[in-house]
Amino acid sequence: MPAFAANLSMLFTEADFMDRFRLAREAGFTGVEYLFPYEWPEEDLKRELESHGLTQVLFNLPPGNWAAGERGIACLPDRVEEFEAGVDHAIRYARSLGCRQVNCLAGIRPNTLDESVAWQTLVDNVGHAAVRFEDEGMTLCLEAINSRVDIPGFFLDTSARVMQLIETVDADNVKLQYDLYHMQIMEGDLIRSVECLLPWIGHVQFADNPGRHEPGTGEINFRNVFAALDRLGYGGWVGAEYRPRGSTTESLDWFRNGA
Ligand SMILES: O=C(O)[C@H](O)C(=O)CO
Ligand SMILES: [Mg+2]
Repeated sequence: MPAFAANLSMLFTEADFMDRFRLAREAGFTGVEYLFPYEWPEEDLKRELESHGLTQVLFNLPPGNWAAGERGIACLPDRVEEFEAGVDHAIRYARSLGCRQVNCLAGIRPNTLDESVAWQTLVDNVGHAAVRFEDEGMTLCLEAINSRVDIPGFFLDTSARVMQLIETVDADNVKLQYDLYHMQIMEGDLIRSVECLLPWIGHVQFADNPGRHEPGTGEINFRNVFAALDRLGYGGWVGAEYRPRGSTTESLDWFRNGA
């Protein structure tokens, strides 16, 4: 089985955020990821990671005004300064937490923004972040997110689009974040896609579809998909990024018994 990380923004939400690290460790996870670390002091997060022997696997760059519905600012030309400041902020957290990968959310393109301007802004911002991350020995991930259900208008909504960006930026430390849930909605053909894209995949996440719940609640054959990741020699982390249908503990059969 691959190395699984618990996504603490979605799992163990029965408990306060700081208690979720311990719960993840007690459930058997050795890595954690979550949306953003920025509202907590670095020392507090570091203490939880260290005292429970957990690896901080991933978090996202600052996304703009999340509460107001923003989902990243990397494609927005009037937010470049904020994007660059966010890269610096993320690097400070990643250093303290020993986190080697940070995900960049491309954002939602407003209808009034020309597609080619959004694209060039994204290329320039990702290029800038790649250089800054390279100095730190870190990887920048780019996630394709479905625009059919979860984030209508999300600018990077297919693996092909992310691959086009990776080719354009042409930096070794820029990778595809392949979320099986989003890609099942947009593309399907998961195992063949993972096989083709493997050299560029920096991180994998999952949830079943429909519903974005745990394996076994929808249409994805996780036993076969996880076996394929092993067979193909995927050496990265796999983030459990689903909303448990009941309690988190009840949702973990796939982890205890194999998907
Ligand atoms: O929702 C997801 O799949 C993401 O991984 C994320 O971090 C923000 O939307
Ligand atoms: Mg995801």
